[in-house]
Amino acid sequence: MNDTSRPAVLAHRLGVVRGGAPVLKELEFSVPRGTVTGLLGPSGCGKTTLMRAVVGAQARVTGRLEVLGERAGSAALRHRLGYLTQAPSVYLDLTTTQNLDYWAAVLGVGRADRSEHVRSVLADVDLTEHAGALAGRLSSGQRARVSLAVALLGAPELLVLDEPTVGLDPVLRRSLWDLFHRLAAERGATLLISSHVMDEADRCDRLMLMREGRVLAEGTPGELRARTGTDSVEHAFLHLVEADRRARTP
Ligand SMILES: Nc1ncnc2c1ncn2[C@@H]1O[C@H](COP(=O)(O)OP(=O)(O)OP(=O)(O)O)[C@@H](O)[C@H]1O
Repeated sequence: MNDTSRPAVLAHRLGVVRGGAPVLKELEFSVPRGTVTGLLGPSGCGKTTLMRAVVGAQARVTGRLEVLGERAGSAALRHRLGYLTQAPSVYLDLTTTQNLDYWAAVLGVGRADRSEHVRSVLADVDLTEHAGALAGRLSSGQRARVSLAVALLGAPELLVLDEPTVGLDPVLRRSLWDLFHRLAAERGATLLISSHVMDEADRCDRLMLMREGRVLAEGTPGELRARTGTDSVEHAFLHLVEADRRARTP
């Protein structure tokens, strides 16, 4: 089913238990199609776990989780999702191009189109100059971008990116955020992007603010500022944390 009137991701009472402890607790949220949605919250609040659930890589998920109109984890989603994990997954003894060629073949990109497609995603992540370099000789930021390029292969409808800009310099970070918005505007892709850096919040169309396994609030950066009467998303977050603490204190 590819009903584009449905949100890209829809969660109802989503829960996950890891190591015997609840890590996601009764989450309710939706990610509208064609948006760049930021998943923000402190380290350990459950961002990676939520993303793993969305891409179908997380065990012990309860509740309802719909992705592109399908049940999360269903085989029909395999070619419609791109996932960037925090640890770069590249073969160090292959060149940048060989890594991408390999993954493009796995994804079923036809041989005739493959080299053009690989060239295009390498340009997207600004790695054209390093196309022939062994991945083992790239810097960690360059290697992370090879992984990002892998996630872009096949022009997926939903890109789930776990901290894609961590450790990158400001110029590169800006060019990647520009790329994310281009993918949404020109291809209608939906991007769910995690970060624990609040200064990236204003680059997102929408935000989900998380803390301790729960979604504290969702909305545009402007809505969250207005709702809390604050002048930055960081202050909005602190305000929401305090309001949540008060509401939970008997
Ligand atoms: N393999 C695991 N087994 C048990 N518990 C885990 C495991 N991985 C993570 N957790 C726990 O799940 C919780 C959420 O972790 P998660 O990695 O989703 O957080 P995060 O918000 O992505 O953090 P960060 O920003 O540091 O990547 C943490 O309390 C963590 O200790």
